[in-house]
Amino acid sequence: MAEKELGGCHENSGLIDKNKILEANEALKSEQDEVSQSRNSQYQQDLKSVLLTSVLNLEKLDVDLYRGTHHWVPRTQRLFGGQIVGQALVAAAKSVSDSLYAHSLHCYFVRAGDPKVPVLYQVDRTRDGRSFTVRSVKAIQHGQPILICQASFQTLQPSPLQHQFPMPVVPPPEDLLTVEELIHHYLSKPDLAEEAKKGLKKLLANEVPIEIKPVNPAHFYRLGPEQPRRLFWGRARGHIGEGNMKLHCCVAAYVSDFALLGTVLLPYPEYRAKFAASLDHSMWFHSTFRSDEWMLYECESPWAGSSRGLVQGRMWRRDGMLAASCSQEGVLRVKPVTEPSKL
Ligand SMILES: CC(C)(COP(=O)(O)OP(=O)(O)OC[C@H]1O[C@@H](n2cnc3c(N)ncnc32)[C@H](O)[C@@H]1OP(=O)(O)O)[C@@H](O)C(=O)NCCC(=O)NCCSC(=O)CCCC(=O)O
Repeated sequence: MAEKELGGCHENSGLIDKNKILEANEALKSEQDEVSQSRNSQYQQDLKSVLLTSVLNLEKLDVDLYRGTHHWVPRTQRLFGGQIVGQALVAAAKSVSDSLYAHSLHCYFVRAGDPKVPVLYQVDRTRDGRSFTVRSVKAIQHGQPILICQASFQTLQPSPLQHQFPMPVVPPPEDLLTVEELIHHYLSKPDLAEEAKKGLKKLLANEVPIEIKPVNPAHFYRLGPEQPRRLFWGRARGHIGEGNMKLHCCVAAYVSDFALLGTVLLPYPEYRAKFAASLDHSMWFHSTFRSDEWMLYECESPWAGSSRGLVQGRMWRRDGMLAASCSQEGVLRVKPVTEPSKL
């Protein structure tokens, strides 16, 4: 049965002028062709995703007890929330049968993760039902929980009820530049402030295991006051392959925390975060997908107040199917920006 689309509030809200974006990207593209070609050939002969071989490849210590290590640590020097959520889901998934699929998870980040030591994941088999199976996972460092997570799995079941919002209309990933290509472009600007240059070079040195193509770079880099909404194409770097749907959900959980909370700051270019951390993270998986293939990530923040911001995300397969949704609340304490960005 064909999926029914719910129209209305999410159809082209006028935030994205497709022609302008295409023009801007075309100009950047010609400057960056060489870099782009060498990168493309690098990705073509790629390599298993590091998410598969390392980040989400937990070591079993005992029954329902696993150890996870880190690959990429953000500048904040606290563990990346997406990594902890992704690893917690891997641990939960190891205790359920192959016939079950992850359909949702709900997490609280209760302490900052320490990048100097591994994380232990302790799984509690909360309930095995006929259709639904629930697991509780505690992520532990220094003897204390840093994350608590409930994950639920379901057998595949048919349903006459099927609908989804329509996917936003945006340029395809082939017409857009990667974050690294954009940074090279900004670095080539002669009037770029030394401080900004340093920051960009640090970003470039990061080995983030996901590839990102912002739909509108100005939104991505907060170059002006914007609606609290941004879109980017994302996929795991390297090859994961078909099959293991639970693993693709774990990778999507990893990706889902990337750049999500920053959406709250888009209307406020006059402020920058002096403290930002996600408080909780929930996710729902809707259809099968490949996390090593491009998916459109639509992030929006419907509310901010009381030093907190709420963000919601939708991940779209490029054929228009809604693959996953997520919600997160984060704490954001800001300070005024002294110098405007010269990107
Ligand atoms: C959320 C907290 C910090 C809450 O703990 P808490 O003890 O209640 O902490 P807190 O009082 O909020 O202090 C935190 C910080 O806020 C400051 N603060 C507190 N009150 C004020 C105020 N009135 N004015 C100005 N500043 C204030 C405090 O001094 C703390 O700052 P400090 O750590 O001392 O620099 C804690 O539970 C925690 O750390 N949880 C883990 C959060 C986490 O690690 N989440 C995952 C990582 S974040 C992420 O992955 C997003 C990535 C985004 C991306 O890269 O795209």
